[in-house]
Amino acid sequence: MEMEELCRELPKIELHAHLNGSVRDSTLLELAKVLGDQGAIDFSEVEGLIKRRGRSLKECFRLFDIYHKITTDHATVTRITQEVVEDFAAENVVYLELRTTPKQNKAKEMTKHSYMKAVIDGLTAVDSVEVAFLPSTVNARNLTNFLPNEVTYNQTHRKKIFVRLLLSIDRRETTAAAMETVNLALEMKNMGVIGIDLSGNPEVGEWQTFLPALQYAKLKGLQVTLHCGEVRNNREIHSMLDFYPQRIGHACYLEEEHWEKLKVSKIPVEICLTSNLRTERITSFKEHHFADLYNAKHPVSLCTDDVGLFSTTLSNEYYLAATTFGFNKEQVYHLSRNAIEFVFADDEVKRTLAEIYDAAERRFIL
Ligand SMILES: CNc1ncnc2c1ncn2[C@@H]1O[C@H](COP(=O)(O)O)[C@@H](O)[C@H]1O
Ligand SMILES: [Zn+2]
Repeated sequence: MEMEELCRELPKIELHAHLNGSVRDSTLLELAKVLGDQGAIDFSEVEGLIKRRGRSLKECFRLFDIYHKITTDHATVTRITQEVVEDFAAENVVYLELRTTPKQNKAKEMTKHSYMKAVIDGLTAVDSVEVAFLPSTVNARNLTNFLPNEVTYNQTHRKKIFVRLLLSIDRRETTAAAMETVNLALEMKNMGVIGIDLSGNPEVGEWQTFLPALQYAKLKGLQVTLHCGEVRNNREIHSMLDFYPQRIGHACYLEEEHWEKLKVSKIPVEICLTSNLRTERITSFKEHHFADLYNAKHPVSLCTDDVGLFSTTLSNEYYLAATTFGFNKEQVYHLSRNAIEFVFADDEVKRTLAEIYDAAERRFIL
């Protein structure tokens, strides 16, 4: 089996994917066309931005504001969630942690809660694969208030993907808004919400603003992952590592003292190769800090960040790593498998994932 095929066929675990960054371009364009015809947006301008390949970090956040105008109504949130899960499953992602920022929008009668209800509706709407998003301890029959009646968790022979949700705090938010998101996550623990992410434009907001909500999340048993070191900000990086989150994403601009601290802490790092290149955090894959972390046997996991925005796939990220760093099949298999240890789901899910990888081992590396 050639490396490219192996990377596609291999079971994979995705730990860092933003819902709105993972929307298919075709869906965005279709939705933008409808809004353009209604006169709500200038379609040709939006089309130009979506099709253009330049993506500095600043441009990404301008684009997200446009994406949110296009996607933020209940029916569309449901649709994009369904499509994103289907796309990941189609490339053999067997466990997906999908993160999204609960949004309120008075004009659309949307609250953070109803936004999340629309996301859950998207998970239950997936038909091409079986989506397992409830914690092992929860019986789907007890959730009839939330789930459509036709959802049953019977034994089927369809392909299966585990999905867990992380609620993102946007760095533009206030402490109160961040706290609201954490409370919503706690309320939705039985519905597949498993943790909290801190994301958004890294040039915006202060660590101290989010800290109370993040501390509260941790205290209440939610898992926390932080976008850390996407820009140079020594004080914030230091405070984030002191906070000791369960994982961090990116880690591009760490100073020597931070590397030492990180390596001692063994906090797993979500690595987003294409995202970091396209947003000009690095100038070539070869110089990416992934290599140093990997060689130091630090816990790492390859992730996509935003498959739509950066035109990538998780299979492609594995292929890039394999070809850039000269990995053989066994190394690629273990890189993927090792992510089991860093998933936020419970031990029963981890055991099932281990079985999936055991079954795949013969096929991929023998
Ligand atoms: C490129 N690197 C990045 N750095 C920081 N935050 C990012 C990001 N990529 C995405 N997001 C965060 O995810 C949101 C989109 O998905 P949701 O609306 O939540 O589903 C963006 O608005 C931003 O807050
Ligand atoms: Zn991210």
